[in-house]
Amino acid sequence: MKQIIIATKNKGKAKDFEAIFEPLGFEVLTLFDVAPDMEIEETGSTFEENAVLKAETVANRLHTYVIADDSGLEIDALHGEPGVYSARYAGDHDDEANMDKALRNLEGVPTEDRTAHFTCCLAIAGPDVPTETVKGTCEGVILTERRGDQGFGYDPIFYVPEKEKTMAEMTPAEKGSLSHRGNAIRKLASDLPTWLQ
Ligand SMILES: O=c1nc[nH]c2c1ncn2[C@H]1C[C@H](O)[C@@H](COP(=O)(O)OP(=O)(O)OP(=O)(O)O)O1
Ligand SMILES: [Mg+2]
Repeated sequence: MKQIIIATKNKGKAKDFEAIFEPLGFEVLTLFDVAPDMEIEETGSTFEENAVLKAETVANRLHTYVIADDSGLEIDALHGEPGVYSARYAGDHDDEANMDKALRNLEGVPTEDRTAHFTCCLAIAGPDVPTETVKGTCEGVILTERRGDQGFGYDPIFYVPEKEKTMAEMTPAEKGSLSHRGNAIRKLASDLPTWLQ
């Protein structure tokens, strides 16, 4: 089976990638499989900078093609917060604390003003090729309480009006069909043959 390396330690993200890549015949490997000791500090100030940093750091170590994903939630009423700091908004990678902080900061904000979007920037790096990036987004509304138990991160409070579901109420395949990550992967797909040998 063809393999694809995602430079991530987020198991929820890895599941999102599997939902899209496995039907295409790829096995998804993560940092847990290929370089479990690696901890990459996200020093960039944009999704793009952090995605490039993660992809190039791992590609340079492994001498092979690698995809990295830097993503986050931007809430309009909070002027784009938590944005690039989504994973460290309240506690470091504490999804529950991060959602609680977003809900607290939105207390009293009416539904029509609770609009938000997810952004996913993917970077592909590899030997002898310039690093490429693509971006995907997904529009939604932040609920006042959690719904659903699938997915990861802010999924339980991110409601997608067209589906009348939060992302945590969708199967991985359904989420992939409309998510920021799915949209970014679909943009990337046209480049697959060139960087996948
Ligand atoms: O589909 C999503 N559904 C819900 N939440 C999401 C999603 N996509 C990103 N997010 C949130 C989770 C985390 O708070 C931050 C990503 O941070 P980000 O640094 O890109 O990922 P991470 O540190 O968890 O894993 P890693 O850097 O090893 O890939 O945005
Ligand atoms: Mg991270």
